[in-house]
Amino acid sequence: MDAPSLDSLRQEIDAIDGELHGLIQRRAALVDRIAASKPPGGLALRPGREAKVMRQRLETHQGPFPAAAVYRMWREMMCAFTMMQTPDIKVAICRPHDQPGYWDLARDHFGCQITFVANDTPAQVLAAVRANPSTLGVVPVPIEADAAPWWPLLAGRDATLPNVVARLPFLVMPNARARGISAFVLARMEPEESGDDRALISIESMDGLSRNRISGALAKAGLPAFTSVLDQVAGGVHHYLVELPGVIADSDKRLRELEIALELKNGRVAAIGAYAVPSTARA
Ligand SMILES: C=C(O[C@@H]1C=C(C(=O)O)C=C[C@H]1O)C(=O)O
Repeated sequence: MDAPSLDSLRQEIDAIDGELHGLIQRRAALVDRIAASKPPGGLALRPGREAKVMRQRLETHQGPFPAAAVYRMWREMMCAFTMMQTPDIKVAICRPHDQPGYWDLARDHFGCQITFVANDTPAQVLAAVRANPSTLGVVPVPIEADAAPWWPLLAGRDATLPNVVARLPFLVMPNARARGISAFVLARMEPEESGDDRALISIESMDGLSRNRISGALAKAGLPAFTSVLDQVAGGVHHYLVELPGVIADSDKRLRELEIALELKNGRVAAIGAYAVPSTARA
């Protein structure tokens, strides 16, 4: 049998493109209906749902087409669908001049359409998010060597304070500038479950707390064992960023029990968000 001609193969591609395009338009019509069920004027972003959609695609992906491309295509679509619902959405990025990778990390996640605004410090990003409920923030994941920890600010009670709602990269991409760095996404919304999450708890204490003391107090409060603890001291106050499996709301009674179990004098415990555990798929 003769091999199919170049023309007929391209006709097949044209037919597939027509189907794909039609499916995207059907997806858009459903997004319109979903938008109608959300509070009007609010941020339409649902990071937990997005993580579930992405995991499903990455887990079922097969064949030579790169998983990184599947990821970028779905991220581009989901961001366009979020923008259809929240047209004034923006992203404030902490992108110091010597660290251009955070910009790439954010583009891989938020696609090419959303307006990005570069900032030099996490404090500036936080201010931009607090000033506008449709502005998301992208800040470096804290490390112990940071000179000035910014995340304890999230533990305040002001209604404009955002939560951590996602961690980037969700899929480690092959691009060079973003290699080896991670960021938190900040948004003025409650974090939501994706089925595999890490909750972030901030503990402020006048005295140093050992890992043993923290783990004993977590058990006493009925909370799961921590997966990591970051310890930073600022102005003589100890700040611990504790990660636990799951999503924990600031109103969760176990946090008050944790405060009691830690016997904090003038200290406090607060939930500052949660993120979907990144995929381990190969890009
Ligand atoms: C469509 C929705 O809105 C947004 C877009 C999503 C998508 O395109 O799949 C998923 C979550 C939201 O960020 C939704 O909430 O389901």
